Amino acid sequence: MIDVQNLTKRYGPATVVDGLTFTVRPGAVTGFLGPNGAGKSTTLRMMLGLTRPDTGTARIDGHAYGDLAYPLRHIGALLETSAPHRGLTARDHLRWLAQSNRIATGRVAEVLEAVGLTDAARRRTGTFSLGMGQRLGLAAALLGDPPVLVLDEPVNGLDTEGIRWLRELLRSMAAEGRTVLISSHLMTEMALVADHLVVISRGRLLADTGMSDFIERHGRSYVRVRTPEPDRLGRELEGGGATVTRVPGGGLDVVGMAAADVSRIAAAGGFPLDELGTHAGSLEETFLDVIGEGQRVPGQEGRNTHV
Ligand SMILES: Nc1ncnc2c1ncn2[C@@H]1O[C@H](COP(=O)(O)OP(=O)(O)OP(=O)(O)O)[C@@H](O)[C@H]1O
Repeated sequence: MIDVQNLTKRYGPATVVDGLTFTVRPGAVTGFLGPNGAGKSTTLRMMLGLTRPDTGTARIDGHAYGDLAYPLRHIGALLETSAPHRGLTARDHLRWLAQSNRIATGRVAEVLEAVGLTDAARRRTGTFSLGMGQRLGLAAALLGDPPVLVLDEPVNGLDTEGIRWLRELLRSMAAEGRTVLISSHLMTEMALVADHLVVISRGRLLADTGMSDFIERHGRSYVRVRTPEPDRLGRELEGGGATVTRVPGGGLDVVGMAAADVSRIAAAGGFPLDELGTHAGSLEETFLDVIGEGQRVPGQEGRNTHV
């Protein structure tokens, strides 16, 4: 379990982590979600004793990180800064880590196998792709067989197959009763991996909730209707109390009115319909709504993402 109490960090006049309190429980994958600059990495660094908080505490199964004699046995971490020496082979890098934490070197082969790097064990890490580097970082995090895992943006550099693999790995870690915390700034990635969500923005806690509750509570659904006369139908629907947004190709996105009512109003006005359906708002929009930016993410046009 990770217990964060009233954690605060200031850099000059900026308070980048602002009175954060939350608990990360064992047996689940918890997503630590926030836009770029929200303070996620700083919070993780404070958990790992790499950055000193101004106030508050972060405890790993009841201990401050600095009190752990062999930290890798208690908490495995993948941080953006934890790159290995490029001249070392993957196996030598892990052996060195194992020795410095009094972990049996036999464990090195096990973790290389667990992350799918057995065939690359003797390659220098400088030749690794981003995805392989992420796998090696995960291997290092798993080395001490720790009950707690903290991974900063572990999905970075992984392709779809890699994300699926990571999800299965993290799920199995959680199913074994471990505490798993992973950060990301992308809601869509988080939805693929996490069971629970801790959402922060500007260093403050915005939500601490189950993933499905989060989507249910904050997700918006809308009706997409398409007609040759979108302007006129749009006015009719607005007259009926809906909020209507034009989309390219004669489409209208209708919020605040059920599809059956849209259909009734269209039929009454004699509008031919080329499309009528209910869609869930995209996860990214849901997230942006919650953090209060209320704007679309460029390139995230998939408003009909079903959740
Ligand atoms: N050592 C530092 N000195 C000054 N400011 C810092 C330092 N480290 C982080 N910051 C600032 O603190 C804020 C939070 O940064 P942090 O890296 O924790 O955010 P993040 O949520 O992890 O974002 P990202 O997803 O971009 O990594 C940012 O505005 C960053 O510029």
